[in-house]
Amino acid sequence: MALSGVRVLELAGLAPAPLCGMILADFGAQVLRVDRPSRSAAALAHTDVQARGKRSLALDLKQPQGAAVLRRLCGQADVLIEPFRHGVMERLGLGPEVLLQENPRLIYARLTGFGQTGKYAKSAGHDINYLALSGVLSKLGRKNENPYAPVNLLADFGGGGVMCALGIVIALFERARSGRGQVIDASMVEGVAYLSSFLWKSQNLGLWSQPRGENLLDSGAPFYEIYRTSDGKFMAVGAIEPKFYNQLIKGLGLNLDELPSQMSFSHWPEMKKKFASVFAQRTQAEWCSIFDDTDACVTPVLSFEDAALHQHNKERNSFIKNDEEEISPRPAPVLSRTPAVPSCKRDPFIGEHTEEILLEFGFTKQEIDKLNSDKAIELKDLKANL
Ligand SMILES: C[C@H](CCC[C@@H](C)[C@H]1CC[C@H]2[C@@H]3[C@H](O)C[C@@H]4C[C@H](O)CC[C@]4(C)[C@H]3C[C@H](O)[C@]12C)C(=O)SCCNC(=O)CCNC(=O)[C@H](O)C(C)(C)COP(=O)(O)OP(=O)(O)OC[C@H]1O[C@@H](n2cnc3c(N)ncnc32)[C@H](O)[C@@H]1OP(=O)(O)O
Repeated sequence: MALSGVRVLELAGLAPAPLCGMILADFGAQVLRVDRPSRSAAALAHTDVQARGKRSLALDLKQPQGAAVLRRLCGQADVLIEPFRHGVMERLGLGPEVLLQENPRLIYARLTGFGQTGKYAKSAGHDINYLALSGVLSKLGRKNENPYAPVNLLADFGGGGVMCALGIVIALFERARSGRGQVIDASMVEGVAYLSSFLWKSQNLGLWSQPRGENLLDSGAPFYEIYRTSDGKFMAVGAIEPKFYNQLIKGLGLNLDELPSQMSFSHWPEMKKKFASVFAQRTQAEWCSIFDDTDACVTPVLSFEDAALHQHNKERNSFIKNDEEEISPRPAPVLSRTPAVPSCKRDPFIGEHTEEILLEFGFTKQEIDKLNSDKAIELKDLKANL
């Protein structure tokens, strides 16, 4: 796989860093998640659902011995992903100046909401806050409604986890030339703002001249909208270009000559009502049979269950099943020679691999026993807990 041989230490975090680590693991990196010891059976009930292909090491970084273990691991690692607010790693004596001095090849990825500097660098926040500060949230939502945050997809995952993974891969690529690591300041505010470059850079095209929810791509246009079908399901319509719009009109059984022109803004609300009443007359399956195999850009809005079963997605194996029959999306994109090979195994329990990882990194059995008796690490006896 493309990233095989790359050793990644991922300090356990909430949502973006786990995705970042999972992407690297899917594409072949050896990802070791550093968890906080919990000293209870509840540790087995982990909440990281993006742990595919990772192993877990439970290490108390608040103890000097625990922090020293991480320093030693970083000495042999390629990448460290840390998901804490600015200042946390420094307080632990694990800031980039320390770790990069010990291993100048280390790529030290800092995945935060607000970045390492600036007024909010030390503030708590979540996806919705980062999205808001990036300016993007102000663009999302329907006419006359408050802005709408579309789950925590945009900042946490698009601007956070994915952007950080991209930064790491770029830094690895550069390191192959220079031999040197570097610090990645991956702020989700900036990541999601960057992701929205099209929105920023198209401001003067007239695409966004109307208030929120009244523009071409933000649910203002009748031909870029979601419509309810007679069985309570939905169809997504994205017929922007006139040649595709014509096919939409034909499929709806309407006559182009009797309608206002596609780009007549003032007619859009009325046209939406017309389209809505037509879509409401047939079931989703009926609309699919009309629009499948056309270029009308009309597709069903599928539930997760239906998405996994849809013919197109099945033909491409777009969803996979692990050993526990859990279905999830296949890693994307698909590389022709070195595609991702996602692990089929269940996610690791916290501390499940503490001992084997430490042994791999050259710790002796005696050192491990001492760390364990000092409670700087946690060794999980699975048999005792299951
Ligand atoms: C919208 C999303 C978040 C969605 C996540 C939800 C899905 C989950 C959130 C809560 C979960 C529920 C909850 O846990 C309760 C149940 C638990 C049960 O087991 C399962 C069900 C639950 C209901 C559970 C269900 C779900 O999992 C949840 C609902 C996001 O936006 S995520 C993005 C968040 N932002 C960032 O990641 C940006 C960077 N990070 C930060 O800004 C902060 O970390 C953050 C997120 C604001 C949290 O701040 P916090 O004060 O908690 O942490 P930090 O300031 O970063 O400091 C970390 C401290 O921890 C110490 N530490 C870390 N590792 C170790 C270690 N190995 N050993 C020892 N100590 C460690 C570190 O030293 C820091 O200590 P200090 O503060 O003393 O310096």
